[in-house]
Amino acid sequence: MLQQVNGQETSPLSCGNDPLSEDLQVFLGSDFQLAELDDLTKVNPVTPATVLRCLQERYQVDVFYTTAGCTLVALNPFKPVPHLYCPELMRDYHIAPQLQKLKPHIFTVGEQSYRNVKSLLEPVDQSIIVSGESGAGKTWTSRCLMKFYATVANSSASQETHETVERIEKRVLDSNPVMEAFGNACTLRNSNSSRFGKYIQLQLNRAQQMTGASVQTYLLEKTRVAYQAPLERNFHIFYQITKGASSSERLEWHLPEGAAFHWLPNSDRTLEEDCFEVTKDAMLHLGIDHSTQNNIFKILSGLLHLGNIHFDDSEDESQVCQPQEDAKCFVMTTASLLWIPKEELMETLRVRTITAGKQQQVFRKPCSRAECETRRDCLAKVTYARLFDWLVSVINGSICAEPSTWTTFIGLLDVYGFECFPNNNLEQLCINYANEKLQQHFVAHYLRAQQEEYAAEGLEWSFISYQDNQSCLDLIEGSPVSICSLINEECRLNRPSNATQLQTRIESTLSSNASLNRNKFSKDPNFIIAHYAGPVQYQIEGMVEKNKDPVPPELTRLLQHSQDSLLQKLFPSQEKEPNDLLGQSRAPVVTVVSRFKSSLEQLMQVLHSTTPHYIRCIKPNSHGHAQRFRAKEVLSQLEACGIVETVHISAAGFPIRVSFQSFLERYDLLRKSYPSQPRPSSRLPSSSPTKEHSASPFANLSPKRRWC
Ligand SMILES: Nc1ncnc2c1ncn2[C@@H]1O[C@H](COP(=O)(O)OP(=O)(O)OP(=O)(O)O)[C@@H](O)[C@H]1O
Repeated sequence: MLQQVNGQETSPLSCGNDPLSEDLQVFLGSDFQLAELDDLTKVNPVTPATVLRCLQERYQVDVFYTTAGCTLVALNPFKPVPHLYCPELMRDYHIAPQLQKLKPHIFTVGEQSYRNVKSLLEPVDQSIIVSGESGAGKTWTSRCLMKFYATVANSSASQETHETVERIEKRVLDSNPVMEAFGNACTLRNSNSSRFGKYIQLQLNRAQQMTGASVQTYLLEKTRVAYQAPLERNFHIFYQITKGASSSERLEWHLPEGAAFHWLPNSDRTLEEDCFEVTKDAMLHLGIDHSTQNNIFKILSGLLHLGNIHFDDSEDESQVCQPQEDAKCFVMTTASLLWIPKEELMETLRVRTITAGKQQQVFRKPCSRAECETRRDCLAKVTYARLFDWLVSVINGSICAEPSTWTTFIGLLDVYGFECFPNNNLEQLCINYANEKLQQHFVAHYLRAQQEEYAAEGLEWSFISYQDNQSCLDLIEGSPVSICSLINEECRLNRPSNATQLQTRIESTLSSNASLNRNKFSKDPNFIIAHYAGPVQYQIEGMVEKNKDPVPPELTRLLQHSQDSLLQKLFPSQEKEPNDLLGQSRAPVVTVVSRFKSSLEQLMQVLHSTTPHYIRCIKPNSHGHAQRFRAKEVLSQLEACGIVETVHISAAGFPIRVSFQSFLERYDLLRKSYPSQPRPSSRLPSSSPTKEHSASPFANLSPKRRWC
């Protein structure tokens, strides 16, 4: 049970009635000022309890960043701390002769990556992988790092270049409010939650100035357009247009003040994200002119009206469903805003066409009320998803530099953290799959590679075990059979999906994998995956359908018939119909999972070609309150990202790894004063680990003497 001490909730590991664990007692008995321990590798002994206690003490005195070996732990302050992110501080980090001497900060990671690019050591391109739960501070961190680069990557430029670089940076920074307006929403866990993943590459020229950027997005949660969980909201942009439109815009977009929209819940709640002017200005800077903006907002308003179209049940199966009495005007407005014929809109929503037989005869079948509403939702989802993708491509067109003008990049990865809800389905499977891949990258890059390097160099080292997630990944994506392949196969077979049958197939085919389990007490078909961050139970019902993500061809055709110039771009008339999902083509079935898997593989390839840096964002409490540290919640996040193992390996190993090149440059003067000292063997690789203070023959010299 958590206890409250001076407003702080203390750890269950250290609270009143329980005796303190022995390691914690030893730790607390030492002379350390816990809050001053900038690096968790100095915690002794390294246990979950001691690491947790150290972070807690630091949080209490408003210290939010702590180094953990190769990782930076970032605790969310949940309050403004302007002095921590001011340009002066950015400059201090940028010009610091010895970066590691400054307090841990995201700017340390930012600057180190920047210096790595400058030093041209392979791999020159850098990636900063920002991870953590929803609301932990990933987007905030990425935004701050972009500002950091915008400030420092321009500081040494001449006046003329300065202006050009500034213009580019402004556009790169302006991509944030636009992407957040269209891709973020208020959820139970975060009022500005990114509902998509993104990898942004900041492109640098030979002089390390930012010349442009590019954005890659992953898995937008498009279902949110037509369904918002209780107490959650739709994407911010919908609230921005309904709250911020001028009176003439209201007339044009049919958005009278106070109008009620079914897909706009909780609009009485005003957030700082409801800033229409900021979004419009940013769009303008990105080259989206007023007329195109007007087009976009008209379509969005059309979707809001579409959401108000509800149907009555039909009298019998041969009759089409009629729109409810008060929905008739919404049919008119939707048709006019999307610039499509009203009759065609109604026909498409209410009638399914079936092509069958050798003659490819077309049959018309009236849809049930539920089917009509599914088609309505599908129309909204497909339109919004294409609009979002189009926006991303316009942003890229505006911020991307000519390939000849940049040579290196620093990538910022901000992806949704590990998710485990009472009900988990395909979305969570994809998100947790991405997190497993990133964890594997971390394990391979750091936990395994570092220990293997020690062994290869013959250093005295006893292997520290860590949790390898390969078997879990085999279960999800392995070959020849895996959960993904089995779900995809169900889509390919194009038969009515049966969740119980799929459960049996998963169990019988993959039972040898220790990461697979099932909740035998649940009456719903399910499977459990033992993820590195904990077990997650997935419901199978609905998974295959979600994976197919079918868009009835009539819906696409309807949008292709629109007279609206933007909708014509989003749904070009020459586009092929996705009939492979209908089993009429031999082409491989493109499912949500297969698309996600291939974009993830591309991402991993890029990450593998860069030098990675890790920032683990931690949420001190789930309510977003400042100055509240809930030990149990923090502990589970630390466990989920393997922080203690990382610290363990770093503490036992060589926390500072200096290349021989920079070691020689740094200590060359002293070598001359101590000619008898042995020289490092040139056979050793250039990035061999060096335990700086113990390995250096000059370890005990003060910094001043070291350099004089
Ligand atoms: N360094 C910080 N200083 C002050 N407040 C912060 C900081 N980091 C995060 N916050 C606060 O926490 C909130 C949540 O942060 P953020 O949106 O970055 O989380 P996230 O990890 O990106 O979540 P999601 O996965 O849901 O998108 C922010 O809106 C902000 O109020």
